[in-house]
Amino acid sequence: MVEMMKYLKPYRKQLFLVLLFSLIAILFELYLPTLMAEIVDVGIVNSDVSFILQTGGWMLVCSLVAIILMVGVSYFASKVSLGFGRDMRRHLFVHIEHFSLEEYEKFGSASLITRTTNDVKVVQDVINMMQRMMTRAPLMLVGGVILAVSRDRTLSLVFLVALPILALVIFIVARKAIPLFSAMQKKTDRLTLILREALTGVRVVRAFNRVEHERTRFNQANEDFRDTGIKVGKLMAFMFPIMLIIMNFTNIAIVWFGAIRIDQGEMQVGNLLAFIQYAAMILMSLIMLSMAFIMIPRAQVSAKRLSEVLQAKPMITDPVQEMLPEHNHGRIEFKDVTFRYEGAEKPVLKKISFTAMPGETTAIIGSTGSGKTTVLQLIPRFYDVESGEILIDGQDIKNIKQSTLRSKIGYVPQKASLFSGTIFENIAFGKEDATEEEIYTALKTAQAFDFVEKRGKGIHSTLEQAGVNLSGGQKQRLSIARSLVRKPQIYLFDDSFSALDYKTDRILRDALKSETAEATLIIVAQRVNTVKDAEKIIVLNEGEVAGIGTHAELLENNKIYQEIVASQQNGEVSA
Ligand SMILES: Nc1ncnc2c1ncn2[C@@H]1O[C@H](COP(=O)(O)OP(=O)(O)OP(=O)(O)O)[C@@H](O)[C@H]1O
Repeated sequence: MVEMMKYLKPYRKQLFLVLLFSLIAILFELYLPTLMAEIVDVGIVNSDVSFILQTGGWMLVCSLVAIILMVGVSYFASKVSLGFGRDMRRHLFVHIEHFSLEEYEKFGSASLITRTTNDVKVVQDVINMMQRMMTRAPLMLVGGVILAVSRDRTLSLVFLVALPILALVIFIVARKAIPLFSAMQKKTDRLTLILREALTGVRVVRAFNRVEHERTRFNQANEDFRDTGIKVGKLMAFMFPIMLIIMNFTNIAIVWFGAIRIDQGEMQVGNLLAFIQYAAMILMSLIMLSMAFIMIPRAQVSAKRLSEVLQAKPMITDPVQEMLPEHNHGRIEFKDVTFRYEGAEKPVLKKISFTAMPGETTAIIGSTGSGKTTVLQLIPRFYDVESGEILIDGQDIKNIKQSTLRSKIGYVPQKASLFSGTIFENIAFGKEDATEEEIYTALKTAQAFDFVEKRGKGIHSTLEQAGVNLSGGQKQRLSIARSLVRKPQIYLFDDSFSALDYKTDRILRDALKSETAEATLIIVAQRVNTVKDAEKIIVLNEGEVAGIGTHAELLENNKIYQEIVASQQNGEVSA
């Protein structure tokens, strides 16, 4: 939580005003019982109506000033806490954007969403409450104690019994509540995760008639969350009556012993009334502090979750001194590259070496799970190699800034990922200042022009969230157009033609050839038809290179390639 305080720095002015207003308001509030005591002990005892009216008037003024100041406190406290929430969400978002895929996978997107929304809200609410209570309560406590003791030292001994009991109750409740708050945040994560999976996988859930199953899974998580919430609620429900009982017994004791002292002539009635009010203030301030002490651990759990994200250092960083390649052709070389995913026992790629030349198509083929996607993902440094090197035009990619490196690459992922907005905006994602002309050229090469034109507003038609109003093949073609528009030196196609029919696949690859004549193309594919015209085909098998050559060469001397061809041989593939 202390770490969160540094994010309050921009709000120093408002925080000072909260403190100042609280202090002045408390002074006025603390003065009220004294005025009331005077009304009783002086005004009523002497039947002095004008004194009563005058002092009553002052009481009214004091109350009004205190109210106005407290409104000011609420206003500035809200400004600070809401501002903190906004800043924190922004910090998190910017920081998360710099994460490498390993950090994303470590936290999980559901948890990152909960942290950026729910956890920030918890801390934000506590900051709001702390400003109102944590400034008000200690001032009220100290002021109340000083004034109560100055009214009657002997009667103040009552507090020596009441306060330790109150402290004990707060301690017991806090000890039980803190682990529950921590559990609640974890359960919020789980709820978000299940909800996200059920919503994004809605088609699969329906197709497999698993609606009931998903409902049960969600209900369990939901009920689990509710049960923990009820446990917290029970604790709170237990705490408040106990506190009220302690308050009331304290009042009874004060009235009891106060009456005895009045009887003995050691105290005046007005003094006792003022004392009762100061006692109420002391106990109220303690309750406020206890609330804060119970809420703070909850916020601490959330604050810890936020710091975990903020302190997570991206594994992939830019070099201190960028070293650019001497040439700018886009030649890619893998030298003995070994790679293993975080926490995995075995490496998924073992001593991979190959070169992809500019002006050529290098295809990677292999069974599922052989590591094809992983090879592609190493080139834009989504992950870093464990050993070996990846060179672009002779320069290790670790020596090139990530932004420079990625600006050379047009990446088309396995699963087309589009954004809500127009088709134009989606394609221009690849090149911010793309003209309509460039967009049309890219769409034509990607064989997407016809279906885009058929949509009501052409390139200005809107795509729904993640492109749900498109077919798989249409999404793939837009995704290809997005990479084409930036005219990069290197194209990485990760099984990007899999959703296309053979004819479109063929036409698209022909169009690509003339459009990307100078570029380095690396194509991952499952179909032999897609790769057979490539200048170089790399056969991957269980993370190792099982052969490199042209279609004809491999067909002649590579057993694994022969098996792949044989498994797909139904008249479509020919040597
Ligand atoms: N993010 C990840 N974390 C841990 N292991 C992973 C991750 N992604 C892939 N793997 C593992 O690495 C291996 C290679 O996966 P990869 O996706 O590169 O294979 P692929 O050849 O592209 O498969 P496919 O043709 O099915 O797409 C697989 O065994 C997979 O389980």
